[in-house]
Amino acid sequence: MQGKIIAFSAPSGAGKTTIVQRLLARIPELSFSISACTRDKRGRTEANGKDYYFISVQEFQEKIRHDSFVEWEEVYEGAFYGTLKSEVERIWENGHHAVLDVDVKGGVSIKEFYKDRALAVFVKPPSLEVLEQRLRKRATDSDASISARLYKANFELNFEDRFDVVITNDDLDRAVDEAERIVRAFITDESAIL
Ligand SMILES: Nc1ncnc2c1ncn2[C@@H]1O[C@H](COP(=O)(O)OP(=O)(O)OP(=O)(O)O)[C@@H](O)[C@H]1O
Ligand SMILES: Nc1nc2c(ncn2[C@@H]2O[C@H](COP(=O)(O)O)[C@@H](O)[C@H]2O)c(=O)[nH]1
Repeated sequence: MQGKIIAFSAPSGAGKTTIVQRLLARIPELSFSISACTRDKRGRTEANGKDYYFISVQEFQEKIRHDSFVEWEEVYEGAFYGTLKSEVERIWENGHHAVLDVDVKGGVSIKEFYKDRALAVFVKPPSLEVLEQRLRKRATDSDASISARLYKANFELNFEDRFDVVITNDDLDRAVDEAERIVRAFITDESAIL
């Protein structure tokens, strides 16, 4: 079996992490590709090597120099995130397909790098108003951070045409069902139904 790669991208707060976590529980052939990142770990809710590989900016720059990333971005000011080639290879060697949770530019880069071996999925919020409500309700970000995320979302929403599929995350159960159907078709090569 040839391993594939499925990248979920969205403006912050659209719900890609929620959808990815539910998909991982439904499709055992999928494994989450853990990114490297330079932001601080969030208290007790995150673990190194599970949510991210938390590394220093110096270590991150070293990996850039060694060409260790498929793609990387400074997603927020001073915070670098990147998909490690070694992580994707590890998942494929284990006979699984890699699932990524990356920002919108990252999703476009993954598609350009892996071409037909990749499926780039854009998760769209029903509206910017709903996006803001979700970010406020999630209560993980300051007002300044929410403003920055909404500002970025305005720009990112112009990129949906660069993706293979767009899923509107209105009703969560419906969106997860749609994602499951699309991903199962992709990994079993029934791409005609996409
Ligand atoms: N369809 C939905 N309806 C209502 N709330 C939702 C829905 N999908 C996700 N949420 C909630 O919206 C919030 C944002 O979701 P999530 O954290 O998955 O977004 P994200 O796109 O991964 O954001 P980030 O890029 O910041 O990690 C969470 O509190 C989540 O529970
Ligand atoms: N381009 C990439 N973006 C990534 C990667 N890993 C995560 N992300 C995106 O960063 C933001 C912020 O995430 P948070 O956990 O700090 O809230 C989010 O949109 C992720 O999708 C990556 O390897 N490359």
